[in-house]
Amino acid sequence: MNTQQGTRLRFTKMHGLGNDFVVFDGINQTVALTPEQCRRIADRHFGVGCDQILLVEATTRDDADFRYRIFNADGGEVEQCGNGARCFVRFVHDHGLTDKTAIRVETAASVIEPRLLDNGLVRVNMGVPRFAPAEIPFAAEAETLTYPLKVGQHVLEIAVLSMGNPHAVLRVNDLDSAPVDILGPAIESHSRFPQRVNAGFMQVLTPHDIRLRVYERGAGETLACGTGACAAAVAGIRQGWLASPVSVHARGGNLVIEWAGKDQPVYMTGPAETVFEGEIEL
Ligand SMILES: N[C@@H](CCC[C@H](N)C(=O)O)C(=O)O
Repeated sequence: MNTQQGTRLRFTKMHGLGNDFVVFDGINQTVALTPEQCRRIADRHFGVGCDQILLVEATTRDDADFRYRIFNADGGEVEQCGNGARCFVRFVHDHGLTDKTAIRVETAASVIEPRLLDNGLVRVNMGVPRFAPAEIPFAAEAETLTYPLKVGQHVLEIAVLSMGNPHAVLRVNDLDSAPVDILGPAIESHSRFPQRVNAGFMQVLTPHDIRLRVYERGAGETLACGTGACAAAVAGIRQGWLASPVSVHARGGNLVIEWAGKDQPVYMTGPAETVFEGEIEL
């Protein structure tokens, strides 16, 4: 990747439920970021500060309108981002890159379909969840509903799935006392997840309501995680604890997740907000 030291780039600061993003228009300006530059932009003291950087690009696919790339705060490029998908559609619409309200977006994982609703929220077809261990990827001999995962002295019963990116979901009785800051990093970097994993902790309130905290791969605990919300709802529905639609209460706010079951796509509905515009010198 070319570095762009000394160049100034326009950006937009956005968030979805407090999961925050620095978004670059890579169509009207040349953006080629190194992992080190991503880390500096994401730094909350020396940069703009964000959980992820989103890069809007043209697509070469006939079946998509745009491509978007996602970089975690640690500089690693990843496949999917739910809150980012909602901010993405708000960005391309507000910046006049399209007048469509329903668009198809190529990500590193798949083509997703965000749609701006009349009430200001965004609904996204996030695609079909995958459960085969090799597709996550996760080291297991066969596919099962949950897996015992040894973490230190504990054996945790986790569900694992891919929403384009990898997720482990653990049910807890009380989210406030769950040791997310200890178990989160241990699960994220567990040797059975060769590409690391996003670790979700869910407390079931009713069959249609959960509380969720997610320790994100490459970003630490965020105020909300869109793909994490999809993964938790799907894991809960598969295990018979939840029924669609599921309201997911994260620290930063609420998302609604719908899933009709096996081989069906997951739909996520929630807000996307612009905070400010700026320029950064790399
Ligand atoms: N915040 C995101 C997920 C971003 C990527 C994730 N940290 C990963 O490494 O897969 C979301 O809203 O889904």
